[in-house]
Amino acid sequence: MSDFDHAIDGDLDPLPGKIAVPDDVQEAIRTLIRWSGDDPTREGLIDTPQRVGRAWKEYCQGYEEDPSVHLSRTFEEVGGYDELVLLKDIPFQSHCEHHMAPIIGTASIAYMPKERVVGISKLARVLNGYARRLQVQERMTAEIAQCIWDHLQPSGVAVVICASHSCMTARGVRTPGVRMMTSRLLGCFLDDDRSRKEVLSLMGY
Ligand SMILES: Nc1nc2c(ncn2[C@@H]2O[C@H](COP(=O)(O)OP(=O)(O)OP(=O)(O)O)[C@@H](O)[C@H]2O)c(=O)[nH]1
Ligand SMILES: [Zn+2]
Repeated sequence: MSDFDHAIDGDLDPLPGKIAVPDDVQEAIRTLIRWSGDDPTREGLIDTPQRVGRAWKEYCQGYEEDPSVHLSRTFEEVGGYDELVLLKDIPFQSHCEHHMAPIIGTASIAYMPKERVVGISKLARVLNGYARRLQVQERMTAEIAQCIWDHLQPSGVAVVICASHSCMTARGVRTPGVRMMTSRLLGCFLDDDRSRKEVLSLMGY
């Protein structure tokens, strides 16, 4: 039996250390290849359904986690710090829920702590937890802000995301270079002009 026969049967063992992709997922990808105009039985495409299946598990890793777990460990030693904390221009990748096409951009995330201060990498982990799902940018922006608001109970949260949507640049209206900006401001960043101006200016807006 050739590799291809195995692949079609769906019982080709995954490479060591790689997750198995279920038969129905592989078959769906073969159908998509056929629909796109190519032949899923040609040599170069035989392993593609497994690769694509694994790639999508990786793009959508966020479904396997609750992003708020990253905010559970706070630092006592910096308790009492109540000035602005900003993580600026964090790169991320997501996929739009309309076309499953890449969304590539950066997020700036700020909060004004009251008592709870977290390791700064955790803000990027929260971002990734929501980005690695099928998303719309507005919802992702709001989810990140709400997660920080609920779990750190700060005086304010500000999230600004700037991203390019491949469904607009590589297909459809085809407007390369265009970026979408979204923001969610909560607490003092929403209510207080001076705090809002400070955070947006530090973010570079
Ligand atoms: N608001 C918002 N829209 C998005 C996002 N990602 C993709 N879209 C849009 O979702 C819309 C889906 O529109 P439809 O008319 O249902 O789909 P379509 O025919 O493929 O639309 P076109 O992209 O205009 O060709 C498009 O306007 C996309 O630009 C996002 O994160 N937020
Ligand atoms: Zn899209």
